[in-house]
Amino acid sequence: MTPATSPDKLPPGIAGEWVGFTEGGQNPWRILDQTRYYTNTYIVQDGQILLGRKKRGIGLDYYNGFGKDVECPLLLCSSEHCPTGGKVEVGESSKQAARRELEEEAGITAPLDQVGTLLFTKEGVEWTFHIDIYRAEEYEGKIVETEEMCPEWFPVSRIPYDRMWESDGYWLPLVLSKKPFIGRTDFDANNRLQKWWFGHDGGVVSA
Ligand SMILES: Nc1[nH]c(=O)nc2c1ncn2[C@H]1C[C@H](O)[C@@H](COP(=O)(O)OP(=O)(O)OP(=O)(O)O)O1
Repeated sequence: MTPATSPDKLPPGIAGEWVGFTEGGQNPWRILDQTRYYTNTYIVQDGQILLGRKKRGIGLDYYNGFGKDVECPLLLCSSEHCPTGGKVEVGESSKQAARRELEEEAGITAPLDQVGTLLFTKEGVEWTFHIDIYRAEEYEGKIVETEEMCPEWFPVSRIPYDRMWESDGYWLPLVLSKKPFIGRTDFDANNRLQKWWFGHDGGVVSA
């Protein structure tokens, strides 16, 4: 088995035992103080994947999973100022946010499994996007177009990578094969990939 990448070779923000499988780019990693939390969900069913064409905001017209920012990330409040004296959870968890966003953006609910995490930075934005990536194989409800997204099914053999964020071709195959992964990408102001690193949890990646 390939050994895990040594901690000093991991990009800032990534820790743990991960086997790097692709990396590139010249610039030093961007260092940012702030992190904001997001989710991204893919439905994979009968050899097809549900993607949404984004109708507004950053990444306009790109095909993507469904998701957005976690509105009020879950915090463990242990301060003496906490109303109950400490140790309560406030806010919503990443998975709760992913479920809410799937419903708001595509009109459906689904049992979600987290498969990966992506740290994303973009020139001109002063925080790191921490994006938890989820998948599901079944869903309930009727898929609808919303103000945010226009949903569309694609065969998994014909994913439109030329109309997606540039690094998605590295990790979306791992979503399809349910292989846990982590990665980091630094993009420039024109949405071009400047630097990237991706790792999975070791072992064989099946198609
Ligand atoms: N599939 C993907 N691949 C990738 O490399 N970066 C992604 C990505 N999906 C989202 N990102 C990055 C870019 C994007 O600016 C950021 C936030 O993602 P979203 O588009 O989900 O959030 P929002 O809809 O809240 O963003 P706004 O358009 O700024 O409102 O995370």
